[in-house]
Amino acid sequence: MTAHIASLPADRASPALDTRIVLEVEGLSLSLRNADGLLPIVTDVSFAIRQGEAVALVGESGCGKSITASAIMGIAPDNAEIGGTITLNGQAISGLSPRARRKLCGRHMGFIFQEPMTALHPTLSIGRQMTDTLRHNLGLSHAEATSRAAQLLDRVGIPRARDILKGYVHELSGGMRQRVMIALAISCGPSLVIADEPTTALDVTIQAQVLDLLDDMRRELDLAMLFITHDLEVVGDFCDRAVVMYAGDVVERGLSADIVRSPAHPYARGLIDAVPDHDDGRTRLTPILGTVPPVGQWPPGCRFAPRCNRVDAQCRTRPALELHGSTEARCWHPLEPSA
Ligand SMILES: Nc1ncnc2c1ncn2[C@@H]1O[C@H](COP(=O)(O)OP(=O)(O)OP(=O)(O)O)[C@@H](O)[C@H]1O
Repeated sequence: MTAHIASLPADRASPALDTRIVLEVEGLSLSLRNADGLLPIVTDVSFAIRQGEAVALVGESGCGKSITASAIMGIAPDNAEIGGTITLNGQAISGLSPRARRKLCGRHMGFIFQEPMTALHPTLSIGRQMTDTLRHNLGLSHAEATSRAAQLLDRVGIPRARDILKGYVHELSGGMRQRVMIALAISCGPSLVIADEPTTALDVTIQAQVLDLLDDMRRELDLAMLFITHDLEVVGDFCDRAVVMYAGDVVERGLSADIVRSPAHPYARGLIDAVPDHDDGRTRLTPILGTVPPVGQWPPGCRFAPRCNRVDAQCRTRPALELHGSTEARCWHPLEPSA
């Protein structure tokens, strides 16, 4: 997990394409209704995640990663209007009633959020939160749920599991809290885990441990994992495939190894150049100039055009997501594949 993006592990380059699709997102759009009408937040997002595969949703802050995840999880804001289809294990979940959706997602999806202090209940013991989840979703008895909760804490590397079950989230360190979140996320045997910036709030050394644990869980339990991040280094080290988002749009999609080594979209190139490269002695990063346009102020055509050094008149028209080299990119002037 500590490998730099320039030295990707070989097995990251070849995710099994014969395994079944767990999550399929097809033409997802999300707009928020306000007093002035509908405000588009994400448009035409499509990707799939297979069993045992980690897919990164990557982009700068405000690109629409979290709200895309919230639409998948069924927790989008009340004023959201959502289009497209979301399919989990072959069942279209986007059309289900909120109750049916909650039941299905509680059993088959696990969630890990950036800040466990807000995701976990402050005044319920850790044991109570875990056993409630297990009893509600799996119908276990109190004794069975307690025993399973202790096994899960043990499995995610929490010592003295039985004592910790009696404690509260504020008594734990940041890394331990995130381990509890991981134990909860895998507790009901989900097929999909969604991790939204799970290490952003942690110290660097603890980040690596938590990423290693997530990677172990994914392999051991054959989980499909959606990993939301703004960090291309994490994408290269941890994920089989990547979906790069910019201003609510998918701008590049493909194998992480291919995108990190030879991106086709200038935005993906910019994200990579913004990572300091210690291997070749380039410790200074090159930031992408400008900022992501706020929702409601996207330019017509290519949304990255105002920040792009390859821009010309053609970029006033919206490009399609098309195959360029080994990845798909939404760009009129994609970068040449590097040797
Ligand atoms: N409830 C909401 N009401 C209005 N705008 C919203 C709401 N939720 C998200 N947005 C806007 O939608 C856009 C996408 O937000 P989102 O949180 O999905 O971005 P992100 O890529 O996950 O960023 P970050 O990494 O900072 O979480 C942002 O411009 C955000 O301000």
